[in-house]
Amino acid sequence: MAKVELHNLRKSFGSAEVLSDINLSIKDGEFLTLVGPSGCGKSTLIRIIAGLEPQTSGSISIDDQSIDHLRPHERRVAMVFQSYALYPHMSVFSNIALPLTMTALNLYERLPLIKLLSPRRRKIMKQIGEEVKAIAAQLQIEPLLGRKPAQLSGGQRQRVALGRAMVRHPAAFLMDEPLSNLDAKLRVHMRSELAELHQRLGSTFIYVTHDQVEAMTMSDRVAMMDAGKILQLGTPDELYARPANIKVAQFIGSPTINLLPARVGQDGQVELSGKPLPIRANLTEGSNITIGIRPEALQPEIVTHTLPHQASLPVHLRRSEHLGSEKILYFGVPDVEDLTVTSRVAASVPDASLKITNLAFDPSACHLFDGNGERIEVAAVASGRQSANIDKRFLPTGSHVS
Ligand SMILES: Nc1ncnc2c1ncn2[C@@H]1O[C@H](COP(=O)(O)OP(=O)(O)OP(=O)(O)O)[C@@H](O)[C@H]1O
Repeated sequence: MAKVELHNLRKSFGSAEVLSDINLSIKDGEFLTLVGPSGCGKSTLIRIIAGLEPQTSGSISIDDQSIDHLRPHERRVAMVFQSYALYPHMSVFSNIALPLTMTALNLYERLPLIKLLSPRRRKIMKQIGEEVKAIAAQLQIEPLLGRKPAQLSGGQRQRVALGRAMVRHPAAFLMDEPLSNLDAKLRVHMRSELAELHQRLGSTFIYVTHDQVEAMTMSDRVAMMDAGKILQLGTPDELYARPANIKVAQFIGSPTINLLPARVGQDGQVELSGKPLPIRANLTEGSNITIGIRPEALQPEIVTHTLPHQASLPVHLRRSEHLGSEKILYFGVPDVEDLTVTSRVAASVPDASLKITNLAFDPSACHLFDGNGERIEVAAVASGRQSANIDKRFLPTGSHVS
């Protein structure tokens, strides 16, 4: 177990700065995920922690000890790669045992003939064999120990790669998109296996992915990155419920958050399509802002009982997608060209009732972003307002509307 801290880390390739001033403290035993779009610097950051890439400036410490001067194998971290990085000519057993044999046996003892003659080697290999078998049992790959990687499925190879990391008993596991080569069903399965493994081992996990679902489902905390910077660090719930800016709001959540252009009118009153909403923002009159509303907070009026202070958005239904347990509804908004807003409703909402002309929403469920895309707090909601009374029978499972 280990506390991993990054202090003012910067990385440039030539004149291009790909990481700028990264500060991050990863708690002992925490599952922290670095998530963000392709090219934002996630892999570079995890490779620097592993010692596979030098930082341009800044420092890394594990349990308050600087590791900047240490080579990768001296850092008490183990990396699991997207490509698995297994040796194709070696058996599963030898692949998992490799980090141990490399440190426990000297060069002489690794020679083919000596294998048979050295009693010290025989003793060490017996201990290593027991260790490898114990780990293979945990990962349920014991029957595969004699096979070569080419004789394994993708999921089995991924387990071997995990085994090779586990055998070192590292202070921290570093994982760079370990599931992205697996098919969708196996990915879902391996997500829960990894989360269980993390609980069982109690080790620090630093996990890189571009998949927000992986980040949201497995992590204790998520660091959302963009263009070499950490935009927001928080629990999955915090990132979903209080995104620090539009980029985080758009990246986290599926379907994507609805973003509606709005402006600030007199006394900070927020206006959507020229109509005042019962919310205020502390910005000067005439400021352009963006309202973010999660799809499950934007409900067809058939699903809600309209209340005096509930806000309403006129729409027309473009299409619906049936996903089994829920429906995703896509609407056009009159007067706002090219804007599509989405709503998530339970599959039980009858198709015949979807001739919707209005979407209702609780104004306090709105996220407001200023002209630079940064979150601004809703300054006030009209007094005496009752919260929107949404019929929860029609809400999709897992929606965050309270
Ligand atoms: N060795 C290198 N030389 C020059 N530029 C590099 C090198 N490695 C990475 N980069 C650049 O650094 C930036 C960050 O790359 P990185 O691989 O860390 O991003 P990422 O977020 O992991 O992306 P992905 O999800 O696509 O793997 C990219 O613009 C990439 O082109």
